[in-house]
Amino acid sequence: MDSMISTTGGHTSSTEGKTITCKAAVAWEAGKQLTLEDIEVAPPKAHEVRIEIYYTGVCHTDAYTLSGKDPEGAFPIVLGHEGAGIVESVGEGVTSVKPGDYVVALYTPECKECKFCKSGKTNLCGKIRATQGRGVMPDGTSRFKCRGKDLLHFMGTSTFSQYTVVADISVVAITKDAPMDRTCLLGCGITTGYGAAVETAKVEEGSTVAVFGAGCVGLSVVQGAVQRKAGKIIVVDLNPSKKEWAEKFGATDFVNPGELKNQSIVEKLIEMTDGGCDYTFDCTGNVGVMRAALEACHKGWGQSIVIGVAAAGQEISTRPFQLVTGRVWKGCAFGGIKGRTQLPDLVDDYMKGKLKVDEFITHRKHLQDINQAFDVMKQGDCIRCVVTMRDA
Ligand SMILES: NC(=O)C1=CN([C@@H]2O[C@H](COP(=O)(O)OP(=O)(O)OC[C@H]3O[C@@H](n4cnc5c(N)ncnc54)[C@H](OP(=O)(O)O)[C@@H]3O)[C@@H](O)[C@H]2O)C=CC1
Ligand SMILES: N[C@@H](CCC(=O)N[C@@H](CSC=O)C(=O)NCC(=O)O)C(=O)O
Ligand SMILES: [Zn+2]
Ligand SMILES: [Zn+2]
Repeated sequence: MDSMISTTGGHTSSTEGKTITCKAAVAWEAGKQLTLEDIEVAPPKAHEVRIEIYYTGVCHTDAYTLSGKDPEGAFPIVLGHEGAGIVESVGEGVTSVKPGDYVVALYTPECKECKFCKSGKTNLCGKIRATQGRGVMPDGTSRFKCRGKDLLHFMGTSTFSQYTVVADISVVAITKDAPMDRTCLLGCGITTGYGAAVETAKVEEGSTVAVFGAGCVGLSVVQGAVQRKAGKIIVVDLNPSKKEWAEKFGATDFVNPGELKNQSIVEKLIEMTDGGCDYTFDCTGNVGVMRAALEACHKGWGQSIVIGVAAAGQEISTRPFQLVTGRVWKGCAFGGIKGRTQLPDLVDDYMKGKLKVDEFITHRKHLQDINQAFDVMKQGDCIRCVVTMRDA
């Protein structure tokens, strides 16, 4: 049996091979607040990595699973999937990272060997998706224990713990020069929106783009569309305070559908773009918005990218004629970005000032106040809240 030690932080080899007791925010039940607990984190097994998490973002997908609307959501669980930290120890056979490496956890893993990874058509990796969806490590067991019970893992990352264990294909090393309190956001929101524009849609110079929802994901789509030199970037949001945010990230226009008189948002966008947009993006998770985004696309070639996550039981619909007449409906996870291959370059872009990251951080909290991070996320003035996992 592993010996038990306590730690207050700092990665040292003294913890290698031992169970670590640390603080984590545990979701015991759907719809309830997280509870700060002492949990036991077992050492990494073969092809696993134990990471000391320094910072984590809180994403709407964490709130979605906590709400009980996620068909894959099960409890008790350690949520969180937007984390950066330092490798504490690695299991047998791990060659891609080593103790001391600065890393970002990847909820979209990249094994580079499976049918998906080798297809050249997607960033989805099939290697551990089944166990990840069941909240366990690839061998079918958990590395987390609390009050004598196993806790489930989340999205293969579980970053709401001071230490977590992930598969070696679910982590990427990045430059040590990059501040982890910002790079954590490249673990989901920013990469998702930016990648959706530059990698999935491959927005072209001069094209017309509409982005529904100006949260972290939508503003990141705007950033990607600016990078691809789109001609018109229209942000659509019901919250009037998002106009300023949209402009800050380079949007050319802002439309509040709630302020339209005798005109639907689809009609408005078609009018503004001489027949429809070349690219639209749903960054709300609202299936009605997804339909509007598709129908606001230009006949013959317009593409609509679904990014938002809709609750269990929700379905999208449109007249098939919309597709018969050449509009394309597609979607992506993590923006279509392959984490191990492409994330280090995104971090470098950030370090060179070519990718905005700091600008998304509106709030900061400490682990013991993580429930406040969920509260502020629901307020219109929060783009991203970063949680510090270690005591000051
Ligand atoms: N596919 C993927 O890989 C990923 C998907 N996601 C999903 O993407 C979505 C967006 O995430 P995030 O940016 O963090 O979320 P936010 O809630 O921060 O942003 C969504 C924005 O959409 C606005 N909005 C809500 N309803 C409408 C509407 N009917 N019309 C126009 N705007 C609307 C919201 O306004 P208000 O502030 O007033 O509510 C808010 O400004 C979520 O569903 C999330 O789960 C996130 C990461 C990765
Ligand atoms: N479990 C959910 C699926 C939610 C979902 O679509 N997740 C996205 C990432 S959202 C990040 O914030 C994703 O990666 N999807 C691909 C995947 O393989 O899960 C449900 O069943 O609704
Ligand atoms: Zn997310
Ligand atoms: Zn793979």
